[in-house]
Amino acid sequence: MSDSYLLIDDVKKEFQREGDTPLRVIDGLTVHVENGALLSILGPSGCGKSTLLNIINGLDDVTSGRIVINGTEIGVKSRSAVKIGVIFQEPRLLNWRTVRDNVRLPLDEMKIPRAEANERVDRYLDLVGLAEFGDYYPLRLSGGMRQRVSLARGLAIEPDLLLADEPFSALDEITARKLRLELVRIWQATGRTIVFVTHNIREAVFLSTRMLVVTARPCTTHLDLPIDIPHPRLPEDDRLFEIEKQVTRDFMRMEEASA
Ligand SMILES: Nc1ncnc2c1ncn2[C@@H]1O[C@H](COP(=O)(O)OP(=O)(O)OP(=O)(O)O)[C@@H](O)[C@H]1O
Repeated sequence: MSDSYLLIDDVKKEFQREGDTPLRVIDGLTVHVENGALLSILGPSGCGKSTLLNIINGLDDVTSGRIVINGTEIGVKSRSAVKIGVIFQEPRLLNWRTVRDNVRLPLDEMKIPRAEANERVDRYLDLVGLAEFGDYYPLRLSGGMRQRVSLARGLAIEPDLLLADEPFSALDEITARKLRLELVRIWQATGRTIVFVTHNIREAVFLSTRMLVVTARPCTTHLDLPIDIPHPRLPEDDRLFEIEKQVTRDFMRMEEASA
């Protein structure tokens, strides 16, 4: 049993390549994530962030090391031991099902009794501000609304951990800004632990209680920075801007050094 809610313990990941040496993507990454944290992960393109999320999600195994969530070691074979909600860059909704049915789908797969599932669907649609849109089909919603449905679907399973893989990067800045504020409100209301991958330094600084900047492949920790400014935060807070400047400078230096 570990003290961390999510423990990434000396994780190495290599992909086999035919007729070549294995491609090392993650190299001895260790991170202790506390319960209720909103951890953002930032790193150069192709450094292994999605690979790490897949491993945490139990879709792929580590080459060595381990992932432990709330005391349970995770791998492809022990995937069902924890509940993980995921939101992706695109909402991945079924366009021929209503919003309500999309959110209920994973609950049906989990064999949650119908009455409880319906209650949860309504509760989480309400939480993301879509109480009146349950009967809509996804194609009648805006991009931001579809992403809210995807967030409700991720939350409705009442996950042990919520993983977000650049969920707002395809949205216009005003919509993304509203959704960031909503994510923080929902995170505070639910107390879930969130791991949020992004390319956007300002977004990471605004959202997170802690920022992990990782190196170019093979990915390992470059900077592990707590952001102690209490939530809810104002996007224009000068203290956030100062952190953003610092991290941007540091990130550029890291990129130059590895070029
Ligand atoms: N299943 C796989 N088999 C072989 N190589 C893979 C596989 N999945 C990922 N890779 C390689 O691992 C490296 C890291 O990929 P990954 O998608 O994790 O990066 P990323 O940091 O999420 O990238 P981006 O920021 O551009 O989305 C890449 O070189 C990629 O080609």
